[in-house]
Amino acid sequence: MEQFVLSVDQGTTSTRAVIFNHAAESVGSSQKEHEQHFPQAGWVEHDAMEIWRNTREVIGRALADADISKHQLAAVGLTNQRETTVVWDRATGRPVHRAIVWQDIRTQGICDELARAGAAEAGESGEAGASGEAGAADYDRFKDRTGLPLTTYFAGPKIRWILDHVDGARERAEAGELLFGTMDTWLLWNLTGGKDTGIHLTDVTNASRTLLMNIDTLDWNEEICAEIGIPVPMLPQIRSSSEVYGHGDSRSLVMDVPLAGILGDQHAATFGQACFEPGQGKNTYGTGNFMLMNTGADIVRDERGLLTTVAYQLGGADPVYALEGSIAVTGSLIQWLRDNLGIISDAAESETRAKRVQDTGGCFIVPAFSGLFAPYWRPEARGVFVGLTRYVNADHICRAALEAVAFQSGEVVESMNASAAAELEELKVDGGMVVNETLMQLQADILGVDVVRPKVIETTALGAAYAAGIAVGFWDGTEDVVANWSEDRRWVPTWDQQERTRRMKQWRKAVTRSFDWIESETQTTTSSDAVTT
Ligand SMILES: Nc1ncnc2c1ncn2[C@@H]1O[C@H](COP(=O)(O)OP(=O)(O)O)[C@@H](O)[C@H]1O
Ligand SMILES: O=P(O)(O)OC[C@H](O)CO
Repeated sequence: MEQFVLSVDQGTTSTRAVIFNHAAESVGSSQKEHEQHFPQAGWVEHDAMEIWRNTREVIGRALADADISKHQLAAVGLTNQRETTVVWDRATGRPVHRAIVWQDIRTQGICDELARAGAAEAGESGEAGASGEAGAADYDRFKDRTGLPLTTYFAGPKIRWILDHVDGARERAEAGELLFGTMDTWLLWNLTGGKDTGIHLTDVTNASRTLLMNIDTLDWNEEICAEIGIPVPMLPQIRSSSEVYGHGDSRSLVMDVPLAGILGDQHAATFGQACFEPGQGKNTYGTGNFMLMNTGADIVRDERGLLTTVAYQLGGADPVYALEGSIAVTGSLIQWLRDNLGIISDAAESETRAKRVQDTGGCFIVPAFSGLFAPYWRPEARGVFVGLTRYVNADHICRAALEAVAFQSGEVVESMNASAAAELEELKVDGGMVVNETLMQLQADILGVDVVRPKVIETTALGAAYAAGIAVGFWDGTEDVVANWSEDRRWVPTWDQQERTRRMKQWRKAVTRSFDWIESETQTTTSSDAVTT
């Protein structure tokens, strides 16, 4: 009987199940969107129970679509939106609060307070460079240990917020009654019948996005947990990205099938794109854009606004590291044009409209809806339209939105090239937006390197399938991933260097107009402030 691997890709806007055969071809799939809750400006929540129900539903539909039974599944892989935080009751399996999504900025106050405490502590101990001045704040206080700046993006401050705001939660977490997980942990716990089996695990890639894990030892850092106020008993065990974690339980639709691969979605895409050599990287265009570049066994510390993260770890092998440039708003800008402005009726119309005009009519959009992520990390920035005149119409705005996506990634690539040993020679792309050919051409023009789209653009689902399939011997190893990868389309730059420099300069000028919109109580000392504008 032919065997397959099922991959569940739990993303920011939807959950997909995809079934792959041994040649890494998709033979069946299903996708379902979940509701986005925006209870206040800057807050974004998901209903974790809805996501669990959707997961079961898409698994059932994907099996039907592929016309196979669960007995033909060699393994299941999980991949997920990262950082999104769920806290639930170990006994009932019910979340104590809606999941707080990675884009949510409600924890800015917690981050400011921790940053001020860090600066004060460093001042008292006379640390070199520490000012100890009233109002000073150190947003890099955990960076050496975790690879991450202190921002609202990561899970640690989100856990703290839930423990501070849900009645009795802190006491219950300290007593071991509440569990924390990102979506991988939540789904694994449900798929394996966690209430009975107690399977409460995550993988190194997801753990590396919590602000709580030592980037070098891959263990929870108890000192940081104490500083942020997170009881260690609520944290999952950290495992590799490719090993058998447990088996599907009777209610999971994958009963007895091994759950054998977990990777955060951006890490899964890096794996699925076969970026196994240092210097190889990919850029995923989804709700946000996320570029990862493999740095091999080296933990590269960056001063240009990039994050240090674990790319993947296969079983007992050494971890492979990466540098990451995370951009919060790209595909969600297109959704905003559709849902909030109503100037397009679907995402594809952004391209139809953008193609009707030669340029943006001098208009720029800087979509700093959650502040700015890489390479700026400016929480106080907010979105702006600049360069508006009476001439600018909806077509120009659509073009400016696509340019904003490409310029933001252009800045991340500049930081990558300056930070890592290797200069990017071409950019592998994937994600929901890469069907937009106008965007892909703009990206090649802005970067000055070829942009390459693979035949399978479901690289996120594929990467997690590979991690699971390798763990159970369905695939031999990364050499299979390399052999199965093939190019679909390539976009070649058409602008000369002078044009690129001119346009990038204009973009940076537009970006500066978004700065300092929200009055900050504190003076920031994040090293990425060093990025020139
Ligand atoms: N033709 C298109 N042009 C521009 N953006 C698009 C197009 N098709 C989809 N998108 C955008 O891609 C995003 C969906 O990509 P996807 O990879 O599914 O996201 P995620 O995994 O973050 O949920 C949406 O934000 C949508 O606006
Ligand atoms: O679900 P996506 O594709 O929007 O990815 C979200 C990222 O993992 C957030 O860090």
